[in-house]
Amino acid sequence: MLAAVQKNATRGDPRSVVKAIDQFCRQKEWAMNVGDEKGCILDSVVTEVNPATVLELGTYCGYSTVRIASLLPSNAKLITLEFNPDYAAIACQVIAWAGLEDKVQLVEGASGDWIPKMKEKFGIETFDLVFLDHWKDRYLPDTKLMEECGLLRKGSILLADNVICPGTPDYLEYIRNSPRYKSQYFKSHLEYTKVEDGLEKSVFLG
Ligand SMILES: O=C(NC/C=C/[C@H]1O[C@@H](n2cnc3cncnc32)[C@H](O)[C@@H]1O)c1cc([N+](=O)[O-])cc(O)c1O
Ligand SMILES: [Mg+2]
Repeated sequence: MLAAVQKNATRGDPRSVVKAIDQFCRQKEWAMNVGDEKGCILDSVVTEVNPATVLELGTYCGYSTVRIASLLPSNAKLITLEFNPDYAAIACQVIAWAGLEDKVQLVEGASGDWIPKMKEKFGIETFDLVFLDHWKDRYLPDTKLMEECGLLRKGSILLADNVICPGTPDYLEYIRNSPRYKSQYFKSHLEYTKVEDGLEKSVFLG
């Protein structure tokens, strides 16, 4: 995938990096990027929220990191957590190829360890937008952890990938029934396939 980016994408052009990855995953080898169809929904939410602070859980190869960071205002900050060192190394190069290293802080480590350190380590008070795309059984515990650590403010947006496939039943049940969130489901398809999947957008009500 990285070779495809370096071969087919233009340095400093995030859209060409996104296109190169999507082409590679359609033609050569499927990979669990949010993909082009759900990626458009992600783009519209990022544009609508226009966040100053973004947290991404699960960088993987940096595809959604590049999509999000390319839409952020100049002073905005995107922190992305990835605990697999191999994926982190690839993502770092993908983000650099897109020329977005100044907007992105890639942190190698586990969300459960790093969420409690966001204030002290990065001077982050609250996140305007959180993109959840890591292990599906971590969505709920990490959401509760972000609540406990005071990282969400009235109006913070959680956007969760894969709420249908592979599915995040405990997270969906919690977020859709909690009086502290207002949720909306964006129906789409699993990346590069015709299988149904979707994104759940939830506003924290405080
Ligand atoms: O399983 C999926 N995603 C899990 C993604 C996991 C990524 O997040 C990291 N991670 C996990 N917990 C972490 C905690 N802290 C930091 N990084 C973490 C993992 O090292 C990996 O890079 C998935 C699967 C399908 N699928 O069709 O099967 C489709 C998708 O869109 C998916 O996102
Ligand atoms: Mg996903």
